Amino acid sequence: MIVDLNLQGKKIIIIGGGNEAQKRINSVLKQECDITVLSDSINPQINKLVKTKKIKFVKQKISDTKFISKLKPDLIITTTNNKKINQKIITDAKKKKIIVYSSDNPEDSDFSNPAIIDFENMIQIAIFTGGKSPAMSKKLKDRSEKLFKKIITKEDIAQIKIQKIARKIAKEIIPTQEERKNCLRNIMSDNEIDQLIKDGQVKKAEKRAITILRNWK
Ligand SMILES: C[C@@]1(CC(=O)O)c2cc3[nH]c(cc4nc(cc5[nH]c(cc(n2)[C@H]1CCC(=O)O)[C@@](C)(CC(=O)O)[C@@H]5CCC(=O)O)C(CC(=O)O)=C4CCC(=O)O)c(CCC(=O)O)c3CC(=O)O
Ligand SMILES: NC(=O)C1=CN([C@@H]2O[C@H](COP(=O)(O)OP(=O)(O)OC[C@H]3O[C@@H](n4cnc5c(N)ncnc54)[C@H](O)[C@@H]3O)[C@@H](O)[C@H]2O)C=CC1
Repeated sequence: MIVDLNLQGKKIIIIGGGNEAQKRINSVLKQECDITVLSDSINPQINKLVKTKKIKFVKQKISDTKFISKLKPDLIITTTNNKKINQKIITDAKKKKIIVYSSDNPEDSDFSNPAIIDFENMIQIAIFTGGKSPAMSKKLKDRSEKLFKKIITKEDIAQIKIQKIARKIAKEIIPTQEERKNCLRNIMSDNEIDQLIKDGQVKKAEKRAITILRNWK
């Protein structure tokens, strides 16, 4: 089952400070969560995130799993190149019912990571091969990225921003889901809003959407 984890406000521990740690930090950093790296060393890019206070860092060589009871994380991501220590962390996290991921163990991890085509942090297209070939996921991403960037436009992203605002108001003022759906569709296919977005008049487009909402009967 492919899902998008909501990590808002969650406490995340990442063990290790190499390339894999960096990739996982970058994906969890997209949400506002509390990230602590435990590692005996970190690469310069991770160090930069520590210096700018985006993440915390405790210089520590992990040899047992005491940190789990001490820090009580919601999610543990282990990325060391030490299979034994990674396995120990997985086993203990599972006992404590904490979501766990290990870079070297897809079978025992609670989730896996796709190759991602991202549009301004607003739209994500994910490619998985169910763990069969990560290299092929990357290759297919590279091949299809240009194509998707042609299909999905700046205007689509602007429309998503308008829809986000509109559906929040719709939930407050339009009583039934069916009517909310109709109203949002109406905004999505409104020629005037389309034109305003194309002309870069996003604020005016937003106002027009709100007018449609307020007048919805
Ligand atoms: C199962 C999975 C679980 C997970 O870790 O999440 C997993 C596992 C492993 N990958 C390994 C190796 C490589 N991984 C990559 C690249 C990526 N790997 C990614 C995801 C996944 N990798 C998950 C399944 C995704 C799916 O279903 O397709 C991507 C898509 C996303 C990301 O990592 O964020 C990212 C491309 C991102 C991008 O660029 O967009 C390359 C290619 C390269 O680096 O050029 C290689 C070398 C070639 C090769 O092995 O194919 C090894 C070590 C194997 C060993 O020891 O030999 C393991 C562990 C194992 O298999 O035991
Ligand atoms: N899921 C995936 O897509 C991929 C997974 N891998 C797997 O991920 C592992 C890590 O890869 P990289 O980050 O490239 O390796 P790396 O060697 O660059 O980084 C390992 C990090 O773990 C730290 N570390 C090692 N033992 C530790 C301990 N006991 N306590 C605290 N920190 C410790 C090291 O200081 C280092 O920062 C690889 O061994 C491989 O099995 C590798 C490539 C892709």
